[in-house]
Amino acid sequence: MRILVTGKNGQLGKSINKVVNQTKQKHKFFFTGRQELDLSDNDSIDSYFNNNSFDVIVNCAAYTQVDKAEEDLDLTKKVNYYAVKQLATIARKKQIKLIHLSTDYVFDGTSKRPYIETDIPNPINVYGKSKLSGEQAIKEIMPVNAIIIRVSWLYSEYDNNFVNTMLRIGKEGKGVKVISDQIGSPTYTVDVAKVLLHIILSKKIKMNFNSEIYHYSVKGSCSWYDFAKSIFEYKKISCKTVPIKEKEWGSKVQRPKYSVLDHHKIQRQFKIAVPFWLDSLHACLDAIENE
Ligand SMILES: NC(=O)C1=CN([C@@H]2O[C@H](COP(=O)(O)OP(=O)(O)OC[C@H]3O[C@@H](n4cnc5c(N)ncnc54)[C@H](OP(=O)(O)O)[C@@H]3O)[C@@H](O)[C@H]2O)C=CC1
Ligand SMILES: Cc1cn([C@H]2C[C@H](O)[C@@H](COP(=O)(O)OP(=O)(O)O[C@H]3O[C@@H](C)C(=O)[C@@H](O)[C@H]3O)O2)c(=O)[nH]c1=O
Repeated sequence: MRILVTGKNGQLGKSINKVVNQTKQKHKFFFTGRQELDLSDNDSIDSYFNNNSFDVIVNCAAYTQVDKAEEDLDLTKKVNYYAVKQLATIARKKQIKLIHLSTDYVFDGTSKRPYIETDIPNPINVYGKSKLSGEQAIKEIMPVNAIIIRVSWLYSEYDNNFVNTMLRIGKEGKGVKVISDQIGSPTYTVDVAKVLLHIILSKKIKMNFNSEIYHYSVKGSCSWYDFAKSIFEYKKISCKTVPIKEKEWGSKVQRPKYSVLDHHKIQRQFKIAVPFWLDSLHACLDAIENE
C-alpha cells in the first residue's frame, strides 16, 4: 500500500515517521509538509493528487493554534474545513481510504462523564468549530471508507507542546501558575501513531467499510495543573506550581472544562492496548532525555 501522511513537521506526523522507521514497514509511507502539499491552497491540493496516487491518506495537518485561530478565521477554516472537504472529495473519487484526526475541542465540556462518539458536539471556540466542520464534510462526502479519530491534549518530545513548555519554565526556576479547572486526558503522540499504524495494517482498511468516528485517549484524566506537577515530579524539578482557575489565566478563548474521551469503542473494535496516561508521560520524558 501507498500511505500518505500530511503534517510531517507536526508532532503527530513526526511520531508516525518515528514509529514507521522503528517497525520497518513493508508498505510505502510518504510524508508531506506545506511545501509539498499546502492545505490552504486548493490548486496545490488538486495538483498534488493529480501527480501522486495513494491507497490511504492519514490527515494529521491542521491549524492547531487555539488562541490565534480566533483572529485567523479564514486560514483556520481553509485548513481545517475546506481542505478536509477537498481531501474527502478526492479520496472518494479515487477510492482512497481516509483517516482524519480530530479533537476533544468539538465538545463544550459540560459532560459529567467521558464523551462517547454519539454525544452531540458543541464547540465553543473557532478551532473546535473548524474541526467539527471538517468532520461533518467527511461524513457527508464519504459515507464509506473514512475514519475520524478524535484525540485530546497531545504532547510529544517534539517542538512546542505543554510538556516541553513546562520543562522550559521549570528550568527558569521562577514558578508557574497552571489551570486546575480544565480536565482532560493528555495523550502521547507515539501512542496515537501506534494506533494509527495498527488501523492501517488492519483487515478493515483492505475492505470497504462504513465511515466511523472513534475516540482515542489514554486511560485516566487530570487537570493541566496535575499534568504539570507530574512532569516536575518525574523530572525531579523543583518549581513552585500554583493552581489557578481558568478565568485567572486570562485567555479570551473558551476551552472545554471537561473533555475526557471514552476510548472503549476503538479499543474493542481494533483490540488495541490503551496505556495509563502517567506511564506514557514517563515514556515521553525518557524520550526527551535520550533525544
Ligand atoms: N495538538 C493537540 O493537542 C491536539 C491535536 N489534535 C489534532 O491532531 C492532529 C495533529 O496535531 P499535532 O501534530 O499536534 O499538530 P501540529 O500543530 O504539531 O502539526 C500540525 C501540522 O499541520 C501543518 N499545517 C498547518 N497548516 C498547513 C497547511 N496550510 N498546509 C499543510 N500543512 C499545514 C503544520 O505545518 P507547519 O509545521 O509548517 O506549520 C504542522 O506541521 C491535528 O488534526 C489536530 O487538530 C487533536 C487533539 C489535540
Ligand atoms: C503554558 C501554560 C498553559 N496553561 C494552560 C493554558 C491551556 O488551558 C492549557 C494548555 O495549553 P495549550 O496552549 O497547550 O492549550 P491548547 O492549545 O488549548 O491545547 C489544545 O490544543 C488543541 C490543538 C487541541 O486539539 C486540544 O486537545 C488541546 O490539546 O494550559 C497554564 O495554565 N499555565 C501555563 O503556564
